[in-house]
Amino acid sequence: MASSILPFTLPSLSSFNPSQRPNLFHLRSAVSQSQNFGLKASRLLRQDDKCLSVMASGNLSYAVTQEHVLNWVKQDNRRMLHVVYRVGDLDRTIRFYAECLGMKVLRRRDMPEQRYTNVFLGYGQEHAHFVIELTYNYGIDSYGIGNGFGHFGLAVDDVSRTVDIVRVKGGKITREPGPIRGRSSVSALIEDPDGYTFELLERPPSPEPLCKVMLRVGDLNRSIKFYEKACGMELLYMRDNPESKSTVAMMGYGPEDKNTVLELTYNYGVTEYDIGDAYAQIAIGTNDVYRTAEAIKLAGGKVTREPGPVPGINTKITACIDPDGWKTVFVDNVEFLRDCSNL
Ligand SMILES: C[C@@H](O)C(=O)SC[C@H](NC(=O)CC[C@H](N)C(=O)O)C(=O)NCC(=O)O
Ligand SMILES: [Zn+2]
Repeated sequence: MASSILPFTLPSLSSFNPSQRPNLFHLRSAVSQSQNFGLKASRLLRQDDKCLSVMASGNLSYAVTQEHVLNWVKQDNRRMLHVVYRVGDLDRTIRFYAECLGMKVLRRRDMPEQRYTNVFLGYGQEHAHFVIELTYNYGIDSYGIGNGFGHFGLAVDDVSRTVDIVRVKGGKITREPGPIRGRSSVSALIEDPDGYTFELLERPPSPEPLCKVMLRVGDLNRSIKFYEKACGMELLYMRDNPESKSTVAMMGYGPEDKNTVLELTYNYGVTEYDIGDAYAQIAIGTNDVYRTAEAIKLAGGKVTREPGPVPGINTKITACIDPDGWKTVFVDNVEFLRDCSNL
């Protein structure tokens, strides 16, 4: 049976009549008020029928807080900035990406005190394009990729030609070029020197050749809710693939023909994965890391790094993990632009 696009069936974020809302108050005072009541706001928000249950308990202010936070997240200036992962030999990876995949080095950041180096690579400048941020930790030459990480999607104009180059350069081809299930377009899978998979997708020239990050998750609806509510992403579409016994949800901050997207894959019956220690995170721009962290907590998400400057860089970030343990970092938009223009 061919794959099919599923309708959106998730519950709406708010289920009470907006005309009943009292005046909105500032998010931070709302959060501290929720703490004064001796209740964890995040606990309340984990329920699908949260607003109604909050109203039933007579605590309308919680519902207003949640509404206010979710509205702010939706209006925030968000974009997927880069994907971060660890490699054992920077020069080896840079050479492979440049020679086989045509990427350019955009920026390098040496952090001797913190004992790591970052190299940014991609197809366009960082202020406007999604790029790769490689991390090399001094003295560590290999990592475990696990079985939860899927692949990075890369749009190329000729998959077979790219595969030939990868082969000539000694790269590994894990799926030869061929049509994608039920469609006419061609794809292939290759592995980089550290074992990260790239899915090559034959597409006309695209504004974002680095077009997706695919991660496996144990409960698709739970993950969709997390990325919608805690991260403010949109569910672009879902597709069920009965032949491969899997369903994917495409999520992001805009349509996939113009924006890099997060592809979440659920394999029927598989509820847990080893997420390894090689893949690190996706970084997302925000206008306010403090509000972002508050919003994540109010949505029931787990903040793993409280908002504040990164040691040695001074750019403000905050970080959270999703229900499967995948990390997302939010980066202050203004400071990010300063970093990537001060090469
Ligand atoms: C500003 C933001 O976009 C960054 O990239 S900060 C860089 C920082 N990277 C590291 O700390 C790499 C070394 C570390 N030992 C590792 O292997 O990950 C980073 O991404 N920080 C995010 C965080 O949550 O600390
Ligand atoms: Zn980063």
